[in-house]
Amino acid sequence: MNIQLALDRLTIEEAVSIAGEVEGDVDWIEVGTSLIKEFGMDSVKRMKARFPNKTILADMKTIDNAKYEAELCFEAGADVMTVMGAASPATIEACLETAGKYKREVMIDLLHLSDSQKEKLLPFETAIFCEHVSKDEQEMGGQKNELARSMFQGLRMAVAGGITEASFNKLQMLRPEVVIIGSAITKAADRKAAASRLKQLSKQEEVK
Ligand SMILES: O=C(CO)[C@H](O)[C@H](O)COP(=O)(O)O
Repeated sequence: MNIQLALDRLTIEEAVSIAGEVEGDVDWIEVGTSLIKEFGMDSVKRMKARFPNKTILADMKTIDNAKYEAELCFEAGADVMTVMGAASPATIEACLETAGKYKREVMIDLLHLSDSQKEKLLPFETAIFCEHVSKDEQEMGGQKNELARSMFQGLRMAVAGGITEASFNKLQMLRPEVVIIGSAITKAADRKAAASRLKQLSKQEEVK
């Protein structure tokens, strides 16, 4: 299981610095959508330059214009890009095809999809499927990701959205390949200690 550190609502310098504080305890580093929107591909380039051995995910949340956006982020050094599950099949296919050319990967964000919409994504089985509770649902609706089952179990899965040390264990029922954690590390009083505890939890789950 990989821990993905999600870096949002920060400057590039702050994001690089936080990633440096916890790099020993995280596996993947996400350049959050907010960084990409505010600073563009420079945020991805600088993260990859500083952490060349980490898997860098560009949280593009692509919904159209797939080939162009996929090339942008893979040329900038991203190892993984995200596409919205709500996008047309043509968009998702173009992301996967472009990722294949670059030998990189695609994560499909399942944000706010119905079960019937999710079902239509099952054939994209080379992608990583991310069960996600949005920032707005967290901040305005008090929700967080506490999912105990998913139709994507058995495929490559990620989980995201307000995950904390307290909710970590429940999500392990899904056997995710990637657990995405933002605020529980970036806003912790002691980030290194928080990341280290989360890493320990992920190791405990692996031996079960
Ligand atoms: O993709 C995101 C927001 O759309 C975040 O990166 C993701 O939700 C993880 O952050 P947090 O743990 O703070 O919810």
